[in-house]
Amino acid sequence: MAAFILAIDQGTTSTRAIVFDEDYRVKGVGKQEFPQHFPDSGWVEHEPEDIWHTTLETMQYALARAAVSPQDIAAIGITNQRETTLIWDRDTGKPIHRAIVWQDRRTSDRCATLRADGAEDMVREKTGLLLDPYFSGTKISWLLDNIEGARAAAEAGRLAFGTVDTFLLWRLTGGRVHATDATNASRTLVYDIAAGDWDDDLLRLFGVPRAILPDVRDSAADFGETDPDLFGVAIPIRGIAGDQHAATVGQSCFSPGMLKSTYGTGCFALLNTGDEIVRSSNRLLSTIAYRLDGKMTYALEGSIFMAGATVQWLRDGLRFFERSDQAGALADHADPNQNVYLVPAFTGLGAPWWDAEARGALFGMTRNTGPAEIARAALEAVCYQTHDLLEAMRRDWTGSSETVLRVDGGMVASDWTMQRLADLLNAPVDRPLVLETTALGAAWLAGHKAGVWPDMQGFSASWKRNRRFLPQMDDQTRQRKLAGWADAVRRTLTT
Ligand SMILES: Nc1ncnc2c1ncn2[C@@H]1O[C@H](COP(=O)(O)OP(=O)(O)O)[C@@H](O)[C@H]1O
Ligand SMILES: O=P(O)(O)OC[C@H](O)CO
Repeated sequence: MAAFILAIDQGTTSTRAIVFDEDYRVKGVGKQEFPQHFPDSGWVEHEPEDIWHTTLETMQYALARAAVSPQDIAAIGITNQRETTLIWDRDTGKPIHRAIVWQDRRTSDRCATLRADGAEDMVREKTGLLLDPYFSGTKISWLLDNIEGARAAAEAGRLAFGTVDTFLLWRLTGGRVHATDATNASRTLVYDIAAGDWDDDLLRLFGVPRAILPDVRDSAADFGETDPDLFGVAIPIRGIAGDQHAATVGQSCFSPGMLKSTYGTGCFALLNTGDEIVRSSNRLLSTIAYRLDGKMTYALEGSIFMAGATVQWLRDGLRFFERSDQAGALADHADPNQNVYLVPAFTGLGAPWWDAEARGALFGMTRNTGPAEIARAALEAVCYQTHDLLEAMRRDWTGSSETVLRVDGGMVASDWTMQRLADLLNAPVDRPLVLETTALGAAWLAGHKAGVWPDMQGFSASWKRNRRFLPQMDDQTRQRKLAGWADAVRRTLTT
């Protein structure tokens, strides 16, 4: 009987496919990293064919590892790096350009012009987002304005736009389905999160023709079937959600006040705010947590651009160690008397600062400063930034909230970082047993829709903790460190 679920997790630095059994156990994993392209300062691109072939290969690998045949997959769930923008030809399926990645800052001048023209209030009101190059809106117009003939072809209905989920869905269904889910749509800057529809004023503002947009569905919905030529059978695709939204689901943050923070390339904290769109006074984002049975659940989001990516920089740029899992041990050797701070604004600063022009800075170095102190500063920066996000959330959210933070993502494998996080937040941090929470969330959306997995309550009951990190730092040290961080950020900001 077909009882396995396959989740595709197409992330910023790697593509993963995971086969889960009926009891949410991981039966097989395929993972492939792929190249990042930096064609200009602040530009970040992905080759669409890398996204596609790593997806197919990791799916095949995961099936082989699980010893499961494609006909035993009841449904596929897709989760993806968000905002990353692709446009392709509907006839050939060929992208008109590389994917412009969420970290890409090329449209920062365009955003500044729109802000100067007074467009931000309308954008905030309708989308819950800010006028920042992070989101898809200005990336779409950049592609239409910079690729010869693209705008005319788009207006004539010959081109299709999609975030990564939509591109993969198009390819997996053999070009039959052009759709996305509400969470991915909510990151485009052209989707009204209250009305639950693409918005004509926003489309006009960003110069996006309606003809290129996908159909928007629930996060657990019928997204068609895979082309039988790919796996020999047509496999139903029944779930789609942006990766941070899928992690919220995978962490069972289904009640208002529940909070998760995911540490992958970047770090993203989402607080479930139920059916209420909470408008932040602290420059957090309002977003759609998930849409099920036509009903929207919203979230407040804090987005940090560099988390695990800072560890990669220590590894590949500074060559401090060979493997990411050596970062914690190096940081542990740092001299406790040195107060070194790294503000990792390599691609600007995200929430709550939103300074696209800021660049990374190190403060407090002496002649004794070495790799250990810099590694500690890098890992602590992720913790300080989480602290800033949660403080902003506390100010925005008046409802009751959990005092425990649920964490996931590649970086939470670091015990050192999780302990420091609990210390600097002065709150417990829970690491779940299944660290592939993002994939699990996408799998639940698909598995539930396919009737194989239980409802929310049943799924929540299965959430298990691997370890709770309790704060151990004394108050005076914590306050001194937080003040030093606040000072370092102040000196880095450009506005
Ligand atoms: N033990 C570890 N300590 C610190 N960072 C780690 C560790 N293991 C992985 N990472 C970091 O986590 C990131 C990978 O997390 P992942 O969730 O796979 O990211 P993404 O989905 O964004 O590609 C990498 O940037 C890596 O440097
Ligand atoms: O690839 P990740 O896991 O760092 O996630 C990227 C985010 O979705 C960008 O908004």
